[in-house]
Amino acid sequence: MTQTIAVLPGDGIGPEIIAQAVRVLEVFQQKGWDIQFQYAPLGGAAYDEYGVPYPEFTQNICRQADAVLLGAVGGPQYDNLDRPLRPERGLLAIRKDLNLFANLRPAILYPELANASTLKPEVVAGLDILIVRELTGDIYFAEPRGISQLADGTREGVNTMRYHESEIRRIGHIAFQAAQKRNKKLCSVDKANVLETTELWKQIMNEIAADYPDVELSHMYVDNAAMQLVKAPKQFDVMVTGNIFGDILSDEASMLTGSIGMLPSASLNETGKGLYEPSHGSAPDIAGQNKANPLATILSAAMMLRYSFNQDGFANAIEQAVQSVLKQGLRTGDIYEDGCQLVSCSEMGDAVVAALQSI
Ligand SMILES: NC(=O)c1ccc[n+]([C@@H]2O[C@H](COP(=O)([O-])OP(=O)(O)OC[C@H]3O[C@@H](n4cnc5c(N)ncnc54)[C@H](O)[C@@H]3O)[C@@H](O)[C@H]2O)c1
Ligand SMILES: CC(C)[C@H](C(=O)O)[C@@H](O)C(=O)O
Ligand SMILES: [Mg+2]
Repeated sequence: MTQTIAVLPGDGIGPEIIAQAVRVLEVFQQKGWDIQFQYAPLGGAAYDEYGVPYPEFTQNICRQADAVLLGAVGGPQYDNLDRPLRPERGLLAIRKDLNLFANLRPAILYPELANASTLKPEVVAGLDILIVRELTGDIYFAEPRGISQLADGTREGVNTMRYHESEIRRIGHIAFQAAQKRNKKLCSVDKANVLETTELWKQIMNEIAADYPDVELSHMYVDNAAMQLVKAPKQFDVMVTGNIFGDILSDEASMLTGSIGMLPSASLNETGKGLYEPSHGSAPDIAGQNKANPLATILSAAMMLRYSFNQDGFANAIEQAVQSVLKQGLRTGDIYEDGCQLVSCSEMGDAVVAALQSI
């Protein structure tokens, strides 16, 4: 039976990087994988076409698809819209709609990029961290939220940090199971010294630990974790944390791998359905210039093959192809170093496709 991938290019560099990831997936289609692509707008592109950032058209396509591939959303031209109409709300809405509570962000250093990392090569050599970020709760979603006018004429902004224990428990199990398949070390990141939501987080992680005696659980405050990530990142195997802390720590971790343009992600629900997107944004500063690094999106497509389609062989082939183009010395601007060949977004796509065809 034909399987379907919903493709949401989004805004800014989104269409440029998505085009390269789709070309990579088409290599498997040409080899006989029965897959079709259905395009739909999300974010600013959807607002332009439908007046809302997650229109029904897109909802229907994404709900029916076997997996969703997303570029990025947002851009300065949308920053003055009413908040519910902004592109980023479209992203939050699709995550909630598809119940994508488990966000996996692997920060892996390709040895070829050791000098592109912001840390010394000896501190990052062999780096392989998995950040498990809770994605449908926390201060991102809880009510009340808003900016209100007070009786004295001044304004107040409100967001609410809230976690129900069931939300913590389900992401905790995902993280422990991921750690079981890796090096059996899980660090839960919280701010339990100040925030009650994360005190509960810590309690639940300790409770779940009893089900995973083979995994060593540790706890770390988020401020220390941010520091430890740039001091000695290889102490971490799997990190599990809430929505807002995970957002920030994953951007930080990306630089250890050379660039935010290298960090893929998978956002999963309980059925294995997933949305796959690079961790970075729409990069308005380089949009439309064919300069963006498409590798995070291509590696997100590899995660899609692994998690939504059980095609580990295809996924491994993409990762090998990425490594081979890096070995050839090809670099987009964000990972460029002396002695390498500067390539555009589409040239990087060409090279990955060519490498894949020869595997
Ligand atoms: N998942 C998403 O769709 C997502 C994620 C983050 C930010 N955003 C949105 O994107 C817009 C821009 O946000 P921002 O500037 O804070 O973050 P950003 O990640 O878009 O860009 C930050 C910096 O990283 C660079 N960069 C990002 N991706 C790159 C790539 N693939 N190749 C080379 N360089 C890359 C950009 O040029 C910029 O200098 C905002 O509207 C924001 O809300 C969307
Ligand atoms: C654009 C924004 C809503 C989003 C987030 O904060 O989750 C982004 O930063 C990300 O990391 O995917
Ligand atoms: Mg982010």
